[in-house]
Amino acid sequence: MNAHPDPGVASGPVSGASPVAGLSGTDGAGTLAAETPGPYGALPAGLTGELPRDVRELFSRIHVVSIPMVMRFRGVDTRTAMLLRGPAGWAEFSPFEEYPPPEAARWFAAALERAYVPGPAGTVRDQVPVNATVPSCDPEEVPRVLARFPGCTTAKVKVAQAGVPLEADIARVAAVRRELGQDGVIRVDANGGWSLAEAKRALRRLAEFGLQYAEQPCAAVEDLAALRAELAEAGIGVPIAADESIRRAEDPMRVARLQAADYIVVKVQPLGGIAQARHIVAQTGLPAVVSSALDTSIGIAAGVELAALLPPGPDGEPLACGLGTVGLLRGDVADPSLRPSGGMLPVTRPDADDALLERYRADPGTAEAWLARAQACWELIRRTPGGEARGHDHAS
Ligand SMILES: O=C(O)CCC(=O)c1ccccc1C(=O)O
Ligand SMILES: [Mg+2]
Repeated sequence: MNAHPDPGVASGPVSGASPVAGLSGTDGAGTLAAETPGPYGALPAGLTGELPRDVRELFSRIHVVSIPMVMRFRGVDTRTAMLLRGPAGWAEFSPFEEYPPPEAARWFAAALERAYVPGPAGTVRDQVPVNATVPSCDPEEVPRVLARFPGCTTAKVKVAQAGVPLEADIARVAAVRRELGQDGVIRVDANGGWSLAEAKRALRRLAEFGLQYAEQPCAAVEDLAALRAELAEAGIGVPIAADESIRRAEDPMRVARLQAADYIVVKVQPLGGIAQARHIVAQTGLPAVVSSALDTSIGIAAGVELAALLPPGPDGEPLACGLGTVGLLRGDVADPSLRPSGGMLPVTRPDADDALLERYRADPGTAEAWLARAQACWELIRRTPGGEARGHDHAS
């Protein structure tokens, strides 16, 4: 069966062209960027006037999939995602299970943009470099993990996971340095897991391996700023990148105002879409690394498009993106999958594959719950006037 095996998560009433009455398509991503974003980003141009109440009327196809993961990541071993088809193509809505509607609504806004805005348009490169992503694993597993990222010369290593001692993090980073050689580029990502004092101690040790940056070493923006100053003071050359302080913050501009980071990490879904992410990058003025939220190839493609629109890094070369993560999933919804080859990912707009949507189809209860979740997000977005300023938009 090609589509909609679950009657609760069925297609909208119209397939093919815009299912929304009065929806005349869009003028492309430029229009989105030009508008003042509302609390969930601007609605795609044309998605105004009579908006449907039922989320199912926005899309011609809606599918929910559950894909097992190769190894635990972020404490989960199954990734659930909703795939949506709109007039411009396939979109992904896959907020992490624990995110409530106000936060998940930004992810939904990103899916709306993707479903309604044709693209890619205006990209400055047709492929982007990606980093290998090394979960908080044993050092012996590092070669096997890196083998999933063929051609990648940059690796991002997860550190500071609860219950994992610093010595294990050091051993893992050492193993990555051995595998990549001296020309490889290494980043670490602590996901806010260190206190200020722990971060200073850990980075003093890890600096020995040569780090491009430490991503979100501490949770609080104030601690990132203090750490950055203290590391410089102590002559420890580890730049700081902000991730959660951008994507989960009410006010991502605080990172720039407090001079808390040298880089920002931007993700399409958590930030409410490509236009919204570009807006934040431009406002912070910091070099930006595009990363995934463990999306399927559909979401990854949006990340690649964002990365292909951004300026290069401090050395004039594009920064390696954390978009190689389809390899951490045991399956995918696109064929071929958007996995790095020669360390690169192409700018492309993949379609979801009917057989794969069927193979990974979530159980009916999960599909129902996700439809309700999408509906709750849509209700928040629908009821929010488009021009209202939001935290993301405050530059001063
Ligand atoms: O950046 C990467 O290499 C992969 C993506 C990644 O690490 C990630 C994936 C899902 C949720 C959070 C994060 C993170 O960067 O903290
Ligand atoms: Mg991170």
